[in-house]
Amino acid sequence: MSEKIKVDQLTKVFFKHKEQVMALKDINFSIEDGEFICILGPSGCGKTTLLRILAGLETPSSGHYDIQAKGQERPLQSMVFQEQGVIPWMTVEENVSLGLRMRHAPRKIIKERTSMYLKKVGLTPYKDLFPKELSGGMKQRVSIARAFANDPEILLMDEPFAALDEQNKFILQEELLSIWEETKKTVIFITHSIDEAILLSDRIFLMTSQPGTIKEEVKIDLPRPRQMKKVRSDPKSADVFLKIWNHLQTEVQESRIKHER
Ligand SMILES: Nc1ncnc2c1ncn2[C@@H]1O[C@H](COP(=O)(O)OP(=O)(O)OP(=O)(O)O)[C@@H](O)[C@H]1O
Repeated sequence: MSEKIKVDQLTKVFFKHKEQVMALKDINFSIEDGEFICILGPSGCGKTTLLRILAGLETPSSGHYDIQAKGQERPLQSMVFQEQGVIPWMTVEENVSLGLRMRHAPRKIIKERTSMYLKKVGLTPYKDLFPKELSGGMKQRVSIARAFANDPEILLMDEPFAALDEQNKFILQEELLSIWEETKKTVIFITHSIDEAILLSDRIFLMTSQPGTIKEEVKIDLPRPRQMKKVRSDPKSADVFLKIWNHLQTEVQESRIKHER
């Protein structure tokens, strides 16, 4: 495997009402091509800021990052958000093909790739509907299909399932895993759910409360392909769950103490 993302001494300081907020401090990591990484940490520790920097939406205050590109014609990254990722005046099909159309991909490729991903997420019968006619789960399927159809070098996902009910969440998590197994894209996925992180990840990056640093990387050695049922009943995952739970408890408490000072 080759290195896909390298982050070196990344720091981000925001200025808020003349005060400095250090959101990220000395972040360092390396991610291999095709790895699935989840980032877990207390609220406000800088997870979204880190993702926004990697998406090119925010500039680091110091340090740098590098994303290895394989082909010049592919976008560097696609992002999937928690909500509002779909464009209301476009049909499901137009939403999924948006990235490909914007970069003027050949018509045949647009057609093939769009219909392949519509099929993978079970949306072919709904391709002519508009987002307002879809459930929350269906909208997130549209966002995921669009991100993969776009064929980016890396995928950045910011709590994409946080607003869904449990049942829909489980179904979408397994659908995402199945598409990822086929495409082997490099994914960075932010979540607040320990179960979700254990199900999806090759490694989990645990962040500290503000300023956000990466305190530990936890390797998830469970066999793939994974299903929630099997993962939950594996004693190894119970141990990992407790370890991460304890980390988060400590960080949340520390964050409270810092804010009370
Ligand atoms: N544009 C901005 N201007 C000023 N401060 C900001 C800005 N964006 C983020 N911050 C601050 O940086 C810190 C990290 O925010 P960020 O949204 O990255 O955290 P997070 O870990 O994603 O939080 P959550 O889990 O609640 O979504 C917070 O203190 C936030 O208030």
